[in-house]
Amino acid sequence: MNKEKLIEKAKDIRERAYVPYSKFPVGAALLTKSGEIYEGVNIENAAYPTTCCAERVAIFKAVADGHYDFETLAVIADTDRPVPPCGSCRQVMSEFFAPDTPVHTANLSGKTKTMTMAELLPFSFTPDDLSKHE
Ligand SMILES: O=c1ccn([C@H]2C[C@H](O)[C@@H](CO)O2)c(=O)[nH]1
Ligand SMILES: [Zn+2]
Repeated sequence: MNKEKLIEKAKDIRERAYVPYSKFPVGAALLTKSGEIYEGVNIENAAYPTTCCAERVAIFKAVADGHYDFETLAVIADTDRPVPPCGSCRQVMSEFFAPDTPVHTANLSGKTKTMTMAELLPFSFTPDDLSKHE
């Protein structure tokens, strides 16, 4: 599964976003180390902060199915620049993604930007930081 195909998956699933409030659909596609693809869309709520982003929906679906190791994630929205994942999603990604895991961001005009997990969230709080309290 190359970068373009994963972005295409994210673009297709984006149609399923539940976005009655923002009208801002986002799609994500996550490739597991074992080759499965998990797709996610943003799911909003009348209680706005309860909304979950497309990236986290994809990751949570995969984790609930027993996948913890990931190759890469692609995310797409109708933005001027490739859509930057929000801070909450970066933190959730950092729980599961190795620092060198590539994250492909894209927009509908075909612009893409690939960043590693470490570039997206440097000096992140990790499970290792809890180890002193075990
Ligand atoms: O990377 C992003 C940025 C935003 N959103 C969602 C959250 C909300 O539903 C809407 C507007 O912020 O877009 C995502 O799903 N992923
Ligand atoms: Zn987010």
